[in-house]
Amino acid sequence: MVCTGVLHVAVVCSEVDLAVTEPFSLSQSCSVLLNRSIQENRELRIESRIEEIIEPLREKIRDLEKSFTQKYPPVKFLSEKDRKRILVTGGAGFVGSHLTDKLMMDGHEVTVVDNFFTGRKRNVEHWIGHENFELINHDVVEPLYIEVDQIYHLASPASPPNYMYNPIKTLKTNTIGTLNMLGLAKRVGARLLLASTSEVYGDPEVHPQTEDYWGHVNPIGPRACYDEGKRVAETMCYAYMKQEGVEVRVARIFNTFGPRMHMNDGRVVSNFILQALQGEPLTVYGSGSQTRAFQYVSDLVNGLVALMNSNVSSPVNLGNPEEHTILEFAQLIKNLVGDGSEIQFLSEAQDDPQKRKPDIKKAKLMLGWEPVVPLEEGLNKAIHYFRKELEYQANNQYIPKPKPARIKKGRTRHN
Ligand SMILES: O=C(O)[C@H]1O[C@H](OP(=O)(O)OP(=O)(O)OC[C@H]2O[C@@H](n3ccc(=O)[nH]c3=O)[C@H](O)[C@@H]2O)[C@H](O)[C@@H](O)[C@@H]1O
Repeated sequence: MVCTGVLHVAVVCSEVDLAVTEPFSLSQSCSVLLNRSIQENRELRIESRIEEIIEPLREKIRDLEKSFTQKYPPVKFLSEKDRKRILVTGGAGFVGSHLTDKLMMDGHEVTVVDNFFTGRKRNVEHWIGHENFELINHDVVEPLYIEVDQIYHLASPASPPNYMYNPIKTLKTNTIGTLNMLGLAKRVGARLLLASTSEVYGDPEVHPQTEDYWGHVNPIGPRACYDEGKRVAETMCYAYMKQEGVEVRVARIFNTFGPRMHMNDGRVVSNFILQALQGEPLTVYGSGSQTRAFQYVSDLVNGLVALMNSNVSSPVNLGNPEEHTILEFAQLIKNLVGDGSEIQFLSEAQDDPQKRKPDIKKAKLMLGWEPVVPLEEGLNKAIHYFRKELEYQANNQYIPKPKPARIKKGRTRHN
């Protein structure tokens, strides 16, 4: 081995520029070259070893990249002219995330803004990394500076226990938050759609509720933070439209249900389904004779998009006019889940609207929209979702309990 090395070095030595070796002797030069040669060999071996280790990792990264691009739901291609930059505030929430799905699948660029008070990253995680999608952790109470063509302004807690939990925050979100989004719409020339609510009609004296009814709201009751917050948000929209020429759309959304409602949402559909699935009593507040009409979330999402892209700037009701008492509703869910849960009557919630049902003539006529998902079909989808969620939560050692619509005593957190 040594001999071969020396021979090799000798050959190399004979080719060495004498200027380099001076003033060393030939044997000194050869030993330097021998060391260099050994070092080069070692480096070569290390490099090829590293290559051996890295290649399978590169292979894995290529596979992962492939699986990442395959995991997204199919997205339509839209030309530059048709593709819009769309902001969805509250886009990680129940309705917002379904709306985001539709807009993404239609081929638009969607920016979701959420403060994750009631929204969850899980609701939109299937889009994270997609080139048309962006998720920003931001509270609309702070100004936002981005470039967009359309704004769906959904950000606000929407279930009574949630909005009553922190009424000041609910008011700030619906007032300051809406002002900020209207300011953004004005600056960048975007059209804004406000997610308003049937709660602007309060405990209605007109039935079913038409858009020209002014409502019956208690301005100092426990629901006022939300009802009055949304009423003033509508007022702001029309002030910006008249004074600044901002294009606005106002959707008055009636009771909506479906997958991705929060397990602790506290609204009647999630409460009853969770209770039935866990064999617990279904909690009916009051006598259960109060009525509601429930629409499935995909119907609502189609209505929101139709309204945004219409030329209707006055408020439009979006809801399913099929009306039921809450007691009928409890019985229906009990039957669909197929469990022996009892019905438990609890005290009535304060200022609870006694009847509610949308008049949707305007939406039918001006948007060509009406709900198409039958109640039972929608409920079965929601039941399936909550069943899966319970399994998921059980695997994570956490069984959520439905939250009662009670106001917290004492001071609440103010943001
Ligand atoms: O979707 C709407 O139009 C509005 O309805 C809701 O308000 P509410 O209709 O009172 O919604 P729920 O909390 O689901 O209550 C519906 C009815 O079921 C009753 N309920 C609720 C929960 C429960 O466990 N048991 C029960 O009997 C309530 O007292 C109420 O009469 C929310 O205020 C808003 O998010 C929304 O804008």
